[in-house]
Amino acid sequence: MPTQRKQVLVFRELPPAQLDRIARAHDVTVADPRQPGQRAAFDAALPTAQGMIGASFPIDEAVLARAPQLSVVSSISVGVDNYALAEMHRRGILLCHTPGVLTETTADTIFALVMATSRRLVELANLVRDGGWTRNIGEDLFGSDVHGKTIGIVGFGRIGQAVARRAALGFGMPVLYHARRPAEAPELDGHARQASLEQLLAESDIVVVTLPLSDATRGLMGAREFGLMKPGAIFINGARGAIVQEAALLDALDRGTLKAAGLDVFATEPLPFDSPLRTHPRVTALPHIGSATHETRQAMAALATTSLLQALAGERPAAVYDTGSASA
Ligand SMILES: NC(=O)c1ccc[n+]([C@@H]2O[C@H](COP(=O)([O-])OP(=O)(O)OC[C@H]3O[C@@H](n4cnc5c(N)ncnc54)[C@H](O)[C@@H]3O)[C@@H](O)[C@H]2O)c1
Ligand SMILES: O=C(O)[C@H](O)CO
Repeated sequence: MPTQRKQVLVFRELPPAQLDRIARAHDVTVADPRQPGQRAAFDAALPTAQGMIGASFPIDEAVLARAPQLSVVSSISVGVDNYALAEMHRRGILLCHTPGVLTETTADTIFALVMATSRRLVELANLVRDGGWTRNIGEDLFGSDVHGKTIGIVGFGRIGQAVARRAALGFGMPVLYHARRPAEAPELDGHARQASLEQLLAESDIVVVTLPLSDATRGLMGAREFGLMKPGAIFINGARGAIVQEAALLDALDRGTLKAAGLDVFATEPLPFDSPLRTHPRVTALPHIGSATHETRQAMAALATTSLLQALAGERPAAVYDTGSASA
């Protein structure tokens, strides 16, 4: 029996094939509140919305309060820090997300940052582009090896372990990881060792953050943590900007404690034009592209759409986030 048509608010652009799947079964409003001309339509759709799908906009308590009919929100992201989790749990609103389909792509991006910072790829490619390659480069422009270096991974879930596989199995790097419990990752046996955060920071040549943003991780990397890192170490953030105290990161770079930082994410996005991180000579900054390939963004949209349709049909979606847990 076909399900009754419901009201769906799409708050971020969806590929046409996914939008069609939703529109065949339900009444759809497309309104991205980040676009100035669409905010009013978004606000107008909230009172009747039964399902929502989108990303990159905070669905906070104020938004939820204006959506009394809402039963499911499907996020086109694995991170759920944009959602008022406790309020969704209280109201029994399902939260779906996109774990797994973006793991390998995001790990590729993070490993690209490891390579780019260690071997100074962006800086030296720009030197060539700017006509500065007029003689053989000297030691002042040498990078540092990646293979064989110790990598410390803070947060050892899907993406953290995918980074570890690249590092250990591809580049012969010993892996330290900080996690709340020992990882079940047989392919990394003999390659990866659990460590306290302090031990990991003190012993790693390259530190990579792959934690979710939560109350427990907000601002986790501050002056104390950067101060514990090896002089000349490299710091990579492929998770969420707010896990890092950016002033402390800049200070560690300027003092020379850190050799370089590779950042895909920032406390404020897009990165403000006047942020010192934008132009710092030893920062490689990317515009939050962890999962941004054609294949992966299609897969994320398809999974989020499937979950939304399953939830609206009264089925249990495959990728539901447990809003009752404090964090991932
Ligand atoms: N840069 C990007 O474009 C991009 C892409 C995908 C995901 N992300 C971010 O990466 C995060 C991780 O994604 P995932 O799929 O690997 O999630 P995941 O849930 O598989 O892994 C997160 C791990 O961190 C652990 N963790 C949580 N809080 C912790 C704490 N306080 N101390 C130690 N460990 C803790 C969890 O137990 C889990 O093992 C997402 O939440 C998202 O914010 C960023
Ligand atoms: O959490 C995620 O899925 C990525 O950051 C993309 O938004």
